[in-house]
Amino acid sequence: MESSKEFKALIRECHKAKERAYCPYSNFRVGCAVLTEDGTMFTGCNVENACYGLAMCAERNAIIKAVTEGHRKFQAIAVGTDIKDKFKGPCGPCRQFLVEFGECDLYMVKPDLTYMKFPHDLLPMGFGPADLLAEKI
Ligand SMILES: O=c1ccn([C@H]2C[C@H](O)[C@@H](CO)O2)c(=O)[nH]1
Repeated sequence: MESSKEFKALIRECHKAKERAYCPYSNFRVGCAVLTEDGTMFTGCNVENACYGLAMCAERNAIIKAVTEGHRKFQAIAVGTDIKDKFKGPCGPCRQFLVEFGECDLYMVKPDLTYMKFPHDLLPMGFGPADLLAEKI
């Protein structure tokens, strides 16, 4: 996967998406690129608002675009910030969003375009679709 043309494009597109972040309040740019099962790519950036609580993360914007266009299965997702080394990964709500669409490879992209793979257990003991199907009283 990591040596494929598609993967290289994923890293590049994630970086480019970060350039489009609208974050005048936090000045914290985030970009995301999602590679779907069939090789289609979607990107997202964070979009903030004067009403601060309305800020929407890059990851959720990218996933919402993919799902809206009919893609629910992902091969890989890349998330990039301007942090040099210590970006610990997506925020809680974005982890919940990612869990909804199943396991896929997640990469953190540094400003110099180097990347690292994220551990698979994004949301230990997380609530997911299966919980809604569990036997109830
Ligand atoms: O995983 C994350 C964490 C934060 N942000 C955005 C939200 C806000 O615009 C800014 C600062 O929290 O970064 C993301 O896009 N993704």
